Amino acid sequence: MSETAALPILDLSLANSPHLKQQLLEQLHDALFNVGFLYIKNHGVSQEKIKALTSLLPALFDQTDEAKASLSKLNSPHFLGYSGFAEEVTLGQKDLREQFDFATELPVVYNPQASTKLYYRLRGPNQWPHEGNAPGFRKAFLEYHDELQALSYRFVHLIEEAFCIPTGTFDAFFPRLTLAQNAAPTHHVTPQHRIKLVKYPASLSDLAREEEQGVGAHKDSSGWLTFLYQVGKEEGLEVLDGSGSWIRAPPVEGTFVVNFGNAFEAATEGAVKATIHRVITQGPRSKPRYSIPFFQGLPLDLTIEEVRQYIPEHVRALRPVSERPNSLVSSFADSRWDNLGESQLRKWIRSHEDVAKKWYGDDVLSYYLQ
Ligand SMILES: O=C(O)CCC(=O)C(=O)O
Ligand SMILES: [Fe+2]
Repeated sequence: MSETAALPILDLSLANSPHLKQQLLEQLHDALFNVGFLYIKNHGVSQEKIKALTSLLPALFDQTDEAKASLSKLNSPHFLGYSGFAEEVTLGQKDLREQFDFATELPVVYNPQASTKLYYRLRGPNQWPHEGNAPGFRKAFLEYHDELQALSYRFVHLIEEAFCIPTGTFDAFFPRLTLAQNAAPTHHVTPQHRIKLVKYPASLSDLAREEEQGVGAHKDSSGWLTFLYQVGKEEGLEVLDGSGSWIRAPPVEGTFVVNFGNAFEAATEGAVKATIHRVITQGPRSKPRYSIPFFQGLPLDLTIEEVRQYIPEHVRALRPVSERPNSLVSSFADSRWDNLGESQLRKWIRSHEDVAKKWYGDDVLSYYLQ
């Protein structure tokens, strides 16, 4: 196991100083192209708003089984809601965690009469806990969402600068907010960001136990960038480095962990990696571990080829020689799933077959299980 020093911590406040900004952009360039995983501090997200949400997590997960079951993902064709302990599978093994999936609160856009694409059915409203069970949760969540959304857009602008492309180039992906003055107009439907609230259970035993899978090794597939908040001091997150060793990525106070999704890797032709990571269980006598990944959404109708057009050749050329011209193992390499909506729908159907069967039917299920 290598040491944590391998993962850089970038200070985003350097962006406010004309003298120091270049240093930040150089560090970001290195983190993007050589590491693929980083921490950010002085990120501008209000500590009170983080606390307001994280302090409610125990109450959210301590709701009765009945209350949690009433929020089950099975109620939602959008795959939003609660999944019980070990109900999700990664690499053919159960993940030892429970979770709530939330998203940007948006109305349904899918309309079978108007033959809207099936993947638009992923878009839809959240299942909110009963106010009496987690008082203040909805407000705290929405405020956290807005802060993270803003951080994610700010960070995308820094990536553009590190790529030496005009600020606002990627604003076309985020049409609700036009952030840069010269952002290109776009016809895309507003993306929906996803936020998972995750609990890995405590270990009550005094005995050391074998490492188990909190969540199995994976690349993030739900978005463009991921901003992960690790609550408290419990460890478990590990990152696979270029030489095949697992590096610890423990919580560092006041930071978010940032990594890049499959779509980012595919769009940059592997120049920026969707780094593989996992969470292992801790023990003995460990406390529960809570985490909150924010997955920055992209418009579902975009194809990877369209996204790639925003990435100049000088960026794509930074991919390792061993990986040229196109040896990427990615669902986007298959033309059936080369569009964000198709690949997202496939991912959700594969991880929650019961929800897919109920809302989409057997034919759709077997098509996406291929
Ligand atoms: O819980 C964590 O620290 C990471 C979770 C994660 O990687 C994910 O849900 O995609
Ligand atoms: Fe992840």
